[in-house]
Amino acid sequence: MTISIWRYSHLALAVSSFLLLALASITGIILAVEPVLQKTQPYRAEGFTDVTLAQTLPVLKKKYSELTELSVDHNGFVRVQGSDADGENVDAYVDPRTGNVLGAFTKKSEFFDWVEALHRSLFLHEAGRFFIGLTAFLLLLITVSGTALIIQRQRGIKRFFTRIVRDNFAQYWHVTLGRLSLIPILIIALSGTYLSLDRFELLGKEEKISPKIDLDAIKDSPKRTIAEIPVFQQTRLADVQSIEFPFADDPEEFYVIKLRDRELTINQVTGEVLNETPYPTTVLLANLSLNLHTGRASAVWALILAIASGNILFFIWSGFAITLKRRANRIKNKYTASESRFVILVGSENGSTFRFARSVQEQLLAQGETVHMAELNGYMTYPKAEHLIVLTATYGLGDAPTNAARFAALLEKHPQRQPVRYSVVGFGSRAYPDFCQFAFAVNTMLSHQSWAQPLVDIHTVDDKSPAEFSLWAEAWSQQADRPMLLADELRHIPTELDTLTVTANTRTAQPDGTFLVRLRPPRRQRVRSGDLLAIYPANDYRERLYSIGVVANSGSDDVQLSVRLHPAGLGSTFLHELTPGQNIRARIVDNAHFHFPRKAPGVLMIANGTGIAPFLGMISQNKTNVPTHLYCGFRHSASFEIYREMLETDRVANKLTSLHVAYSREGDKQYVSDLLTRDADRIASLLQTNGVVMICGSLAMQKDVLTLLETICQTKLNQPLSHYQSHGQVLTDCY
Ligand SMILES: Cc1cc2nc3c(=O)[nH]c(=O)nc-3n(C[C@H](O)[C@H](O)[C@H](O)COP(=O)(O)O)c2cc1C
Repeated sequence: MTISIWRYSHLALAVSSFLLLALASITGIILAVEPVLQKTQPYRAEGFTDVTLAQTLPVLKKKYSELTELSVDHNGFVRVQGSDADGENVDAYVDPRTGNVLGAFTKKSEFFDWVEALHRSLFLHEAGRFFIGLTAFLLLLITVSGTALIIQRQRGIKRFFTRIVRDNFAQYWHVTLGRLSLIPILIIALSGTYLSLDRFELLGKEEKISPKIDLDAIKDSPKRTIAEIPVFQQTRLADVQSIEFPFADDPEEFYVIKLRDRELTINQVTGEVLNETPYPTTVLLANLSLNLHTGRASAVWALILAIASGNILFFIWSGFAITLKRRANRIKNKYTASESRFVILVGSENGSTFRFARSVQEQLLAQGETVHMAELNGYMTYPKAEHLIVLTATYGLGDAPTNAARFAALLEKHPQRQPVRYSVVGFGSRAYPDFCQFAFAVNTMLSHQSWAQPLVDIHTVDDKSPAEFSLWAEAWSQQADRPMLLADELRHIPTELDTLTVTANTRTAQPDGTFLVRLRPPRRQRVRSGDLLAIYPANDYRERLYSIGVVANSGSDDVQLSVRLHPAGLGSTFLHELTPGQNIRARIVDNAHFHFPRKAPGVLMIANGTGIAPFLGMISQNKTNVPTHLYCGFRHSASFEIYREMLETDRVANKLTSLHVAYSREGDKQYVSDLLTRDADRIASLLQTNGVVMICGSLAMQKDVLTLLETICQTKLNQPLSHYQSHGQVLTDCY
């Protein structure tokens, strides 16, 4: 609940300010260049910070016949206005120790003036200043709500800087850069807001400093030279903003010295301090805000401000990208859970089951019914529900998809108070031994609830088959006595596919029929080893997923699949027939949980058969030589031949630290788990030192390996395996 309040505030604030924020950021970046350019000018004299007024003023007085004003800017450039020994007007930067001119005073360039006016007021005077001030304040609120979101996401302030789980590019960098630029952006927003409040005098009216001096009490003795005046001896030029010189030698004409924190009036004859007025806090804060907001006092800070402003532009883009992605995947409901007669619950890992659920929802809505759709993990009490329709996939070894894992517990916790008729449709694949097992489990659980009455028997859908789904639709429609047709879109392949070009296909007749296919994705497509390639071999609804290894090929990154040819296999026969130059339409599925870890002291990869595919890519891209060990199992040594050369090259290049291969039908007849048992100590010490274990291959192998890892963790590390799984140290992608 709270997360959505922060998220909505963050989004609402961003939406309401993004145009002005983008404009302020772009102009801010340009303006940050100015102080950096200024600092490169040769007008700052050496040893400037050590010079006192008692040292510099006599020199300047001697060099110039008349001095009206001296000022020191934020770059430490000393500017003198007056006339020289020949009576010529002078307005120049000088060396305070010698009085020599270092260069003529130059005004700020017209371009920067123009950008500054746009940045401050949009050329709209007071109205523009108000909007810019408001934008700074909104940026402050965006920063606060963003910080709250990061704290919630990381589960606590203490974990603020811990590793970020990577979902996708926009989300990952939004949070990572958000954390890094938090302080500079907070300072930009705070100082900008302060300057606006000050400008509109909302913090109190600024009193003009007018020193009160008793002219009758002014003394003309004892006479002191400038060098003898104590206040001049104690004041460093670096602390001065400006000095107004007396017009004449009369003791009633004074020096007016503006320091960084106060103003002094000084008797020019005696050196007595006639008045000292500290600036009000508002003026000091306004000055500090200006320094912080513009970076005028430090080139390094100006550069940080420019980078932070660039980050704001990135946040605008990535924030919208995240929102659009979230909305695309979002379940859209017209009716709430508590007011709906029909409730549809979905269990899905890769999203295809949602397409079926949406078509059911749309038809019921079109019939004027109140319908609510949710994930199985969102199960609760539905006070008005009469029908419950569950559509769920099965994963792992007959397990629940991630968004359904908590359903069993929730079902016990929230019994319905009125009778509800239910129907379960299982989505699965007959290629797995536990076909639709989770759907059967859900059906059994429901049958044990006193309030639940079956409407139609459980139906299963193999491989997203529209024909099998329509069998359920017909049965349900008869029992519920209302129409339920199969939506047309379920018969076709998804839109938005990419075109990939085949660059190589080994098609070698290995004894086990394994071959390697390489495809070149479009340039703009971001793909990483461990992602999945979804192909549609029969140009219909049937989808086949393959693990991707990304390998370099003549300057480009190719997608490499390792495939085993099944004589009647839809996907493998299709891929086997591909020839270089041919194009195919496919979808790259971001499989973020199975990417090579960003920061790990070591990685241990475990594969059998074609499960080696993503690891081939990860190893070949291990440019920083993270210690990486590969354990893989095959039936025959011949099956390993197509990978041998690639892995040997990687080993020589130090991308692969060690290679261990087991053959189950030859020699010692070993399985990969035998090699792991032998190297149990290495696995234990890897896990103990935050290393990562990655497993890819058959589910049967995964089951064996996880059992073995559980024993290693319990006996050698005194921790359950789940401890390392929950810390992202054991990653699996098996099929
Ligand atoms: C890694 C993996 C494991 C799977 N395990 C099973 C399984 O044990 N039993 C089954 O019937 N289907 C299994 N399937 C097939 C999916 O349940 C099926 O493709 C489903 O339509 C996917 O739906 P979704 O896209 O909504 O997640 C598995 C699929 C994958 C990729």
